[in-house]
Amino acid sequence: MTHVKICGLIDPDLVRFAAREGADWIGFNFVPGSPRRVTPEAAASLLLQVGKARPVALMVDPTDAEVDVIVALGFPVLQLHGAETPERLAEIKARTGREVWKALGVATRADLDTANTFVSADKLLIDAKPPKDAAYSGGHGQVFDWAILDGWQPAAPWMLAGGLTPDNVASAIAATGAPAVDVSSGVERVRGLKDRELVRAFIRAAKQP
Ligand SMILES: O=C(O)c1ccccc1N[C@@H]1O[C@H](COP(=O)(O)O)[C@@H](O)[C@H]1O
Repeated sequence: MTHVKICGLIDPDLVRFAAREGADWIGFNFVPGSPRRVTPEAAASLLLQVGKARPVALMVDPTDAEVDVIVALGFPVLQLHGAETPERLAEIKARTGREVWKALGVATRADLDTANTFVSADKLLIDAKPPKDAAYSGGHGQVFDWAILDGWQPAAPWMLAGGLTPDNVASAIAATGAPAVDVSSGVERVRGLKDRELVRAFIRAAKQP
């Protein structure tokens, strides 16, 4: 069954709801400028609501000091969604001992070759490239051409992101064979605010047999 991450929750009731509905991971966003950003203080209480889901800390080009604050909160997984290099990823992994995922925006096969240079990533999160004028690197609801994934041999376990919604996630899984999917804006009606019915519909559509 496909695994599901719901990313960018800011409300404790929604966190509890997503976990009860079967989300495997719940992402908390520490990215400056994002409408989904939470402070470490807010994250500490949100973390109490995750139930059996695994919490994931989404960061962009974090400093060591920023990483240390997040690790001290107890996050088992860090998602790097910036311009981190394979060397920086390996450094963060060694420094923290945590699971570290690398997110990459892709549009071509060459971008997938770049993704495969992150050999020490615990997961490759394959996303669309952000719009050119975007203030932050993800969460824009952009879909990329899934056909570029045909025949791709990922260097690590991977997951699909980028413009997924309750309406397209089943086709996305069928087209790409993605073992896991990630969504942020596709389960919002108002930017930055998750919608219960969309969260439920997304998880059900992704996990349907
Ligand atoms: O959601 C954000 O605000 C965000 C900000 C900066 C980097 C990544 C962000 N979100 C991640 O982007 C992808 C795709 O999101 P969407 O479903 O297309 O809206 C997903 O991995 C989010 O975790």
